[in-house]
Amino acid sequence: MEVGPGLGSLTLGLLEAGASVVAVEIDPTLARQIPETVAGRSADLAARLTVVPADALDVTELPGEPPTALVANLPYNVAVPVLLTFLERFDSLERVLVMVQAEVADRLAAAPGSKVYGVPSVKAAWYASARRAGTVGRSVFWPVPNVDSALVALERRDPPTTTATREEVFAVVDAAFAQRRKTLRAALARTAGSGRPPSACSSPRVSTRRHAARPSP
Ligand SMILES: C[S@@+](CC[C@H](N)C(=O)[O-])C[C@H]1O[C@@H](n2cnc3c(N)ncnc32)[C@H](O)[C@@H]1O
Repeated sequence: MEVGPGLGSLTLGLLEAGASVVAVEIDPTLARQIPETVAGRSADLAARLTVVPADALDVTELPGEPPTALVANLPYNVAVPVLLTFLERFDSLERVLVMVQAEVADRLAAAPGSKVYGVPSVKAAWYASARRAGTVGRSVFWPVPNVDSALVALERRDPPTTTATREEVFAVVDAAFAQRRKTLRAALARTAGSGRPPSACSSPRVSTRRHAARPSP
């Protein structure tokens, strides 16, 4: 599957390589145009293309067989949410190769300890192993953008074994990285308590005694 086929340059490449493609395009004019563009090349290619005119973030099901690969020049402003949403919603997706802004590629592929390790790195790692798969200089685009681009390749793996749900883990990840200059303990104080030893007032032994001494209502 592809997100954001636009005028269809990547779509044509995928079809010509033999793939069946479901392409999700938010722009209704582009979504209408692309089947015609492909049909103008060949009826065989057009027969293997399905265009879904929709915002990718709203797509919960796709026509045809469950998708096994996501290949896209992702819209840069929503690249991370689209990637994570698709990995979550379509567990048939085994492989991903996407072009994103170079800094985003670095974050997605960052390992713990790296300066750019952050929420996208941890969340992507929940689903898949990610690596930078190439750099695309800005001069290959027209008009020339003011950002560099890069390819990220992801390969799905089993999620970590934990008694917590994915939603619970992601909530901790969001809280942990919400305030960059805080220690992990301080950042998680609101969700998980301060981590300080309990004070005398809140220790169960003391509170039980106080409770026992109080008359019942
Ligand atoms: C970076 S362009 C890629 C165009 C084409 N794939 C290419 O490589 O030349 C991004 C495309 O994504 C589409 N797009 C942007 N936001 C989208 C969204 N939320 N869901 C689906 N398509 C989106 C845009 O309309 C545009 O066609």
